Amino acid sequence: MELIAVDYQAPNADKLFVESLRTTGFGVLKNHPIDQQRVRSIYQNWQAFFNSSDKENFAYSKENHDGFFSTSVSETAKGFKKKDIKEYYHYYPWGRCPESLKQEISDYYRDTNALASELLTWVEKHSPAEVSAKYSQQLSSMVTNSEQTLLRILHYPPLDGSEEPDAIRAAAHEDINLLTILPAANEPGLQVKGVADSWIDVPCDFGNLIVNIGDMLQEASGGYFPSTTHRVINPEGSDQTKSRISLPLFLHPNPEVVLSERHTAKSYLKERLDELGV
Ligand SMILES: O=C(O)CCC(=O)C(=O)O
Ligand SMILES: [Fe+2]
Repeated sequence: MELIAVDYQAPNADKLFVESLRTTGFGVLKNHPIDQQRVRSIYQNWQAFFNSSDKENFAYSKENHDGFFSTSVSETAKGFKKKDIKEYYHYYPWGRCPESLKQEISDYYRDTNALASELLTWVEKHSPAEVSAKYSQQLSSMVTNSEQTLLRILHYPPLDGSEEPDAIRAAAHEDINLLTILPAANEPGLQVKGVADSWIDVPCDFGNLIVNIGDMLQEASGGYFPSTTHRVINPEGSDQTKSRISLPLFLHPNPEVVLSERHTAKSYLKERLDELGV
């Protein structure tokens, strides 16, 4: 398995990109419209937020799942016992956000959602007829004005040796949502599972945009688009002293959207969150 960055401006970008999603669950875009200066600035500004005690004023709300999740409450991946070594902030346009960070992150949220809708039209265009027939409505319309789409600002702190043995930054997991849009992080570590238990580094050149299939699109496409397992490994040597920031946008349909005969988006999300214990 190989992941190649597709040039968003190329005439056949849609076809190449969807082929990559189909065969690997991942697609990498370069030359795309997401403002990289803004991404860089978000990484810097949120690093400062995670370094400050202000984050404690935004402790996550159990009811709405917005706000700051400290390392002590962060996720344990399905099937694992150790918590991931990470803290994060859940941003929703309707949720809480530190005032000084709001404009930039909401602009980013808006632009990335617009691109994500376009990518869903690419997926739809290149779905075979028998797969399209399973979609209960146009894929891009599933997320129109969705209040569920979540932007997670993730901070993986430097390692200081006090971590639990076997704990890693993000244990192997699949994403729950339709598509995930992830700008290359400021440090490497993201890997995708290939055949025969091999792990492949996701090309992490700054400026690349990584897109992956989540379980909801796998469900809606009857398994045609695979939700591929991925993880974030710990840095080694002198890189252990470095933080890592990443910024996945998890594209979630409106709750009443029918994904399959078994599930609406709402029932599916509930089942998965219960499993995660969050
Ligand atoms: O930090 C990353 O690069 C990926 C994070 C991730 O896979 C997730 O939060 O679901
Ligand atoms: Fe993920």
